[in-house]
Amino acid sequence: MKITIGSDHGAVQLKEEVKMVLKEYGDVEVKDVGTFGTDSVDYPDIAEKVCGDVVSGNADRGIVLCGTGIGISIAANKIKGIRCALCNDVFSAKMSRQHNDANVLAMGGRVLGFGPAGEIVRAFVEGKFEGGRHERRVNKIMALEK
Ligand SMILES: O=C(CO)[C@H](O)[C@H](O)COP(=O)(O)O
Repeated sequence: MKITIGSDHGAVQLKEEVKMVLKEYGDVEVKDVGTFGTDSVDYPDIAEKVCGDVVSGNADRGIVLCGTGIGISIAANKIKGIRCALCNDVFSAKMSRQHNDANVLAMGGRVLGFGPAGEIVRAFVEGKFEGGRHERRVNKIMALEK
């Protein structure tokens, strides 16, 4: 699986922690689009880079991070083909895959500690879409994009 990850200045530390978790998977290839320091950047620019990889097929999934996860998830969900789930708990992350077929995970670096974030990432990476009635609903989400 290919995953593109990016954060604004509010979640640089969390991004490094998430990359450590992703390293546990031998079959996950990670691309980091920044930011790489504490200088202030604008989260919509990061969302555009990560989600661009997802919609082009260069990445299977994306992970976007900002201070709260809110702004970057709003920005990501403006991009056609993106279903970005802001998850601050493991149950939501599981459901985002099983029910919503989320292709991008958002989290907040000023919200989450390392332990919970790691479990959320694992749930997102390992979760499988259940299809069935959920497929009908996801298709309706995609129809809203037209
Ligand atoms: O969480 C965020 C958006 O939802 C941003 O990380 C946050 O707004 C950045 O704030 P500042 O420029 O004050 O560091």
